[in-house]
Amino acid sequence: MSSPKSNKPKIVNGPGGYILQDVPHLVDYLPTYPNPLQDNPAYSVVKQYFVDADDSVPEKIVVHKDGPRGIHFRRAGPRQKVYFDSDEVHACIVTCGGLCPGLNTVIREIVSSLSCMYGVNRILGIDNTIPLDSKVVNDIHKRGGTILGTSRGGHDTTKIVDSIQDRGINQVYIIGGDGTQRGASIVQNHVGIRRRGLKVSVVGIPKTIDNDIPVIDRSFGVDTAVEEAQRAINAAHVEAESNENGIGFVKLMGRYSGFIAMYATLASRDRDGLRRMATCDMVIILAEGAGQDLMSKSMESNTLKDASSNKILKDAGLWLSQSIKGRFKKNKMVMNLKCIDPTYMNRAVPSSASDNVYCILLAQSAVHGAMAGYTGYTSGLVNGRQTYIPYYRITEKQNHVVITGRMWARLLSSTNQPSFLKKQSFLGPKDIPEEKKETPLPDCRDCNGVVDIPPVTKEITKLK
Ligand SMILES: Nc1ncnc2c1ncn2[C@@H]1O[C@H](COP(=O)(O)OP(=O)(O)OP(=O)(O)O)[C@@H](O)[C@H]1O
Ligand SMILES: O=P(O)(O)OC[C@H]1O[C@](O)(CO)[C@@H](O)[C@@H]1O
Ligand SMILES: [Mg+2]
Repeated sequence: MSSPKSNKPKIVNGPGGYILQDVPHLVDYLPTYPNPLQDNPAYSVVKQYFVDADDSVPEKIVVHKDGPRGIHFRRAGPRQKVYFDSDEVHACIVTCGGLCPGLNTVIREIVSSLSCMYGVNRILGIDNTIPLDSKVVNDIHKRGGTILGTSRGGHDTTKIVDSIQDRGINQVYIIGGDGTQRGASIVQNHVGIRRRGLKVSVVGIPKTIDNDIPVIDRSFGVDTAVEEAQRAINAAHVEAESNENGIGFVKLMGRYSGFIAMYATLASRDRDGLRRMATCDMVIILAEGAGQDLMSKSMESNTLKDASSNKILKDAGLWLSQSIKGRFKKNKMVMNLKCIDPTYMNRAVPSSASDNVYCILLAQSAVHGAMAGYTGYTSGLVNGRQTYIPYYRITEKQNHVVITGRMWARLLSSTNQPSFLKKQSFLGPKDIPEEKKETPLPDCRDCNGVVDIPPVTKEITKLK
C-alpha cells in the first residue's frame, strides 16, 4: 500500500487476475466511530445495509471464460465505521462548468444525506457562499440551474487549498464535468491536501450533458438533455414533412462527444426511411463538434479557447445549412430548410425523474464515502452499481461516440443511413482499432443529394 502522502495509485492484486484500483483513504490510523446510520429507523430494517469493506465492482462485466477477473472499483455505500465525528464535519459544495439538469438535486441530496443521515450541521455552498441546511435546499431540485452558481475558468489551486484550510473545511464535494474532475484531482493530489497532510476528503460527482467522462455508465443530466433534444427533433420532423422538399435541421450540444445527437436520434426513430424517400423530406441531426476539420477549408480557422481552455467550436450548423442551400440553388431545386438549434434549452431544464433518482444515489454514495474516510474519488455508476473511482481513471481520457461501436451500428440500422467507414462488415473486434480512422468525406459537389459529415446523424432520404 502507498504511503498517505504519495501520489501513487493504490492498487491491490488478487487471485485470478483480480485488480482493485482503489481510492486513497484519509487516515488509516485515526480513530473510527460507529456509523450513526445503525440507529436510523429507515435503514435499520435493511439486511446487510452496510457495505463490506472487501466488496468491489468489475469494470468490465462481459468476460471471457478463461480471461482474468480484471479491474475493479471499490463498491460505494455506507460503512460500519466512519472516520468523522458528525460534530467535527465542516463540508462545502461547489458546482463548476456548464449547467446540467440535476445539479440542484445533487446539492439537495448531499445536504440531506449529511444532515439527516449523519447529523452534520455545518455545510457551506460555494461560490455563492451560503450556509446550507435541509430547509434552504428543500425544493431546489424542482428548478434547473444551480443555486450555487457556476463558472468556467482556471482557478488558483493553491488559493483554493488555502481557503479550505483557513475555513477548517474537511469534506469538499465538487460537482462538475471532466474539467472539474481534473481540477478536483489537482486540489486533492498535487498542490495541497495530500501534500499538506490535511484530514480533508475531496469527492467528485460527475455531471455533464456531454457524457464525455470515461469509466462510468453515464453522467447525470444526459437523460434529461436527450429527452429535451427529442422535442427539437420532433419539431424538425413536422417542419420537414409539411414542406416541399422539407429539411428539418437540428444542431445539438455535446462538445466533441456526440452522445446527445446519437441517443436522441436513436430514441426518436419514428420515421421510416422508405416512406421518406417517396415524400422527399429529410431530418438532419448534427452534433455540435462534427465536421470541425472540414470547415477549416471553407471557414476561417478558429483557435479560440474558453476560460477553461476548451476549444471554442466553429458553427458546423451554419456551414452545413449554407452548403445544402448552395447545392439546391445550383441545381435550381425547391427546398425548405428549417433550422432548429435548441442549444441551452437542453441543459437549463430541471432534471427528469430518472436523472433525479440517479442524482440522489450519486450524492448519497459520495457522502457515505467521505464519512468513511475515503478521498480522491469520483462517485460513479459502473455496470449499474455505485462505485468510488480514483481520479486518475476519470481524467485519463474523454469519452466520445465510437463509430465502430455497437450503439452506432444500432443507430445506422434504425435510420438507414450509410456508415462513414469504407469497410464495415465482417471484421472481428480485434481487427478494428478503437479510434478507427474515418473515411475522408466527399465534397458536397460529389455527394448525390446526401451530405455526410460524421458524427452527423440523419434519417436518410434521397432528395431527388
Ligand atoms: N485541465 C484542467 N486542470 C485543472 N483544472 C481544470 C482543468 N480543466 C478545467 N479545470 C477546472 O474545472 C472547471 C470547469 O471546467 P470546464 O469548464 O471544462 O467544465 P466541465 O467541468 O468539463 O463541465 P462541462 O464540460 O459539463 O461544462 C474550470 O473552471 C477549471 O477551474
Ligand atoms: O456556452 P458555454 O456555457 O461555455 O457552454 C457550451 C458547452 O457546454 C456544454 O453544454 C457542456 O459542456 C457543451 O455541450 C457546450 O459545448
Ligand atoms: Mg467538460
